[in-house]
Amino acid sequence: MNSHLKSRLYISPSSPPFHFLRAIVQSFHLCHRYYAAKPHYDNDRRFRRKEASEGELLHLHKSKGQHLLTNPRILDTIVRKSAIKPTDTVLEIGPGTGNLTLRLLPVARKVVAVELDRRMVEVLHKRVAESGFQDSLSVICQDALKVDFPPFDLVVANIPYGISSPLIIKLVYGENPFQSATLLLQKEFARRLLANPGDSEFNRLAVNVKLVADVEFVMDVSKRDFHPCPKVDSSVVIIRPKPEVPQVNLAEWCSFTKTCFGKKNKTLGATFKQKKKVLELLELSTRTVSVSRNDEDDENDEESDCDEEMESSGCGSGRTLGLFKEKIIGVLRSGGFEDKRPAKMKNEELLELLSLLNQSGVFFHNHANDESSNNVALAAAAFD
Ligand SMILES: C[S@@+](CC[C@H](N)C(=O)[O-])C[C@H]1O[C@@H](n2cnc3c(N)ncnc32)[C@H](O)[C@@H]1O
Repeated sequence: MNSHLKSRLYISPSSPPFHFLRAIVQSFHLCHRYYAAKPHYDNDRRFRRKEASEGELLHLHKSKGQHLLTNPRILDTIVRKSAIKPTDTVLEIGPGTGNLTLRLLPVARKVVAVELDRRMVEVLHKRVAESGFQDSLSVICQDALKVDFPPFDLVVANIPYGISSPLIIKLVYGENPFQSATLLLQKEFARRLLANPGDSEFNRLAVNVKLVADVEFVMDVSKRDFHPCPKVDSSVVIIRPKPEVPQVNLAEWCSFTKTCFGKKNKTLGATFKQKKKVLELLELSTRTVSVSRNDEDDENDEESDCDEEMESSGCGSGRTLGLFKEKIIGVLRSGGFEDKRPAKMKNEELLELLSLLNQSGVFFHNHANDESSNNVALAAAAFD
């Protein structure tokens, strides 16, 4: 090789091209180490395609909320924020093709997945078997709103948005004690759940959930992180049941908040002066008082006593109705509630008002069927 050519090929360690080459080699090593430690980040786009492709074989039903979460970073963050311990049983509602399930299985003792769609369950079983975690998964192929959940420690789920309200009520008012529920929800729905008294989004759902649980915002998730892309953005929240819940009959509470938030910007005075509402409460209250009195009487006479009570109270007669309305307004005035708007009231104030009304014999729920129903059924009925 002639000296001229040699000098063109040889790159001195101090020359700029040498630094350039060394930088390339170093970044290659760094990238290699990073990707080796996090194999599923090997290529976001390629990975998203893989996660989505599991669903591409199936026709995905929008009516069943079948939008698969395909962004590995979001999936990993959800699992990390859920703080799952190796001893925990995780309940996953709507596992779909398993994008989240495959990340839950390595960190939990067990995953119980409740999925409505048999086709999804088949894909889920196949993928989990390939990952070798099949012994840690149990699948219930049923409607999550209809099935009794087995015991669990945590909920982690990208749920179908159409069942958000009843599912959350089922969880927080249910019999299963649990530590937390990390849920991916429609963004607007999550904002309402996170709202506080005085916020424009504050509503009955937030009031009822806040009675028994705290809600924490985790992050927003773009609609582009799903396959197929939905019309709305999403948010992740964590719901944690409160260690102590106020002493209140939950069915009575839910029916009371249904009345108060029927028109949430009306004053309580205006709400409780409506003739139709007063009549409804008079009937419910008469029944409830009758039932509690009859509890002390002979069971055989119960029905006739109740009917007599309704008749003797003249339920619906103008005078009785007027007196009952005065009683309600009297309670509102004496407690300073008449001009308040429920959307600006804290739960403590609402609880105080309910207690004052109940003490005066004003009830919001027909307690006659309480013994045959559980909290969830009673609360769900109040949500209809
Ligand atoms: C939003 S997708 C989530 C899929 C998966 N977790 C993911 O993140 O890719 C919701 C899943 O819930 C299922 N599903 C819909 N309604 C359901 C119900 N009532 N009970 C149980 N699963 C339901 C759907 O079939 C679907 O697989």
